[in-house]
Amino acid sequence: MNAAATKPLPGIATLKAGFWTSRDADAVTNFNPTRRRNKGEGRCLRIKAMEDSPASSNQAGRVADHKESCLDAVSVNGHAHAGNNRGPLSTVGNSTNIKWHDCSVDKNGRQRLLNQKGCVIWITGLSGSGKSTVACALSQLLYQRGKLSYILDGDNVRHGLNRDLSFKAEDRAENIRRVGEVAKLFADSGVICIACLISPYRADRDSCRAMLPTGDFIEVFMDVPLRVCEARDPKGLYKLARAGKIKGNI
Ligand SMILES: Nc1ncnc2c1ncn2[C@@H]1O[C@H](COP(=O)(O)OS(=O)(=O)O)[C@@H](OP(=O)(O)O)[C@H]1O
Ligand SMILES: Nc1ncnc2c1ncn2[C@@H]1O[C@H](COP(=O)(O)OP(=O)(O)O)[C@@H](O)[C@H]1O
Repeated sequence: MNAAATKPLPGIATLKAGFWTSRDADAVTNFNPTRRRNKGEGRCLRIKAMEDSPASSNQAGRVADHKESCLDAVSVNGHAHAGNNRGPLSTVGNSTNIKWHDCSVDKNGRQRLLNQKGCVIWITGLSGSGKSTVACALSQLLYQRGKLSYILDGDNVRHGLNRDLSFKAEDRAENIRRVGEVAKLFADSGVICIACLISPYRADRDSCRAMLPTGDFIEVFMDVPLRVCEARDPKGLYKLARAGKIKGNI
């Protein structure tokens, strides 16, 4: 780990954690931060701030009930970790009465820890143009250089998060919006996020660019002629399209 990574971040004191079971009559007094979790004890994590604890003290938080088979308590020093949760409630889309919560561990801290800059590399192009191949090659290269990246491949994301979306224009827009939002979170975490989607509409790609600080969204166009992609046709999609069995950009 690099030197910057070991520097304490503002507002962070030492955390203590320990395990105990509900068999302990008074789990809090039996709290032992150095004890290892015994075989068979659960993994339930309970973190409770002691509202009245002085900011500098490091005590186990009081656990309100002991129903869990295992409790792991962490003392949270006063308000040191509370972050900034002040400000008015907002309405965003259909979400009402929500509030942004900042944390003292921020993007800069995470970037220092990883010794890299979080960003989004967005690869666009026809099906078969080589987006996934380039994404993998780039990820491998970065890995060899000790840089952490993560690929959001359109094909893969449609296996889970976006499985409810089709290939009609509005679903494609939603597909790209969601991937753009996830990519933004990855970049914020300090990771180099490589998104590879057909993303045929400039407006959708521009919306994703607008989610990030200037320069943090790098667009790569796989400039491969249709005839080359069609000749490759590794999934047989062009054949299906020519036969009129699938519609839209592929
Ligand atoms: N009808 C139709 N049109 C286009 N693409 C189709 C279709 N049906 C399935 N596929 C496969 O879906 C893969 C992922 O597409 P994307 O999510 O990248 O498309 S988009 O950005 O929403 O336009 C895309 O992956 P790639 O071939 O890697 O580009 C296709 O294999
Ligand atoms: N630079 C390249 N030259 C020749 N073939 C390639 C190249 N890049 C990718 N391919 C091949 O083209 C096909 C499609 O590549 P792929 O990365 O899956 O494209 P996409 O993700 O854009 O659909 C694969 O069979 C792959 O091996």
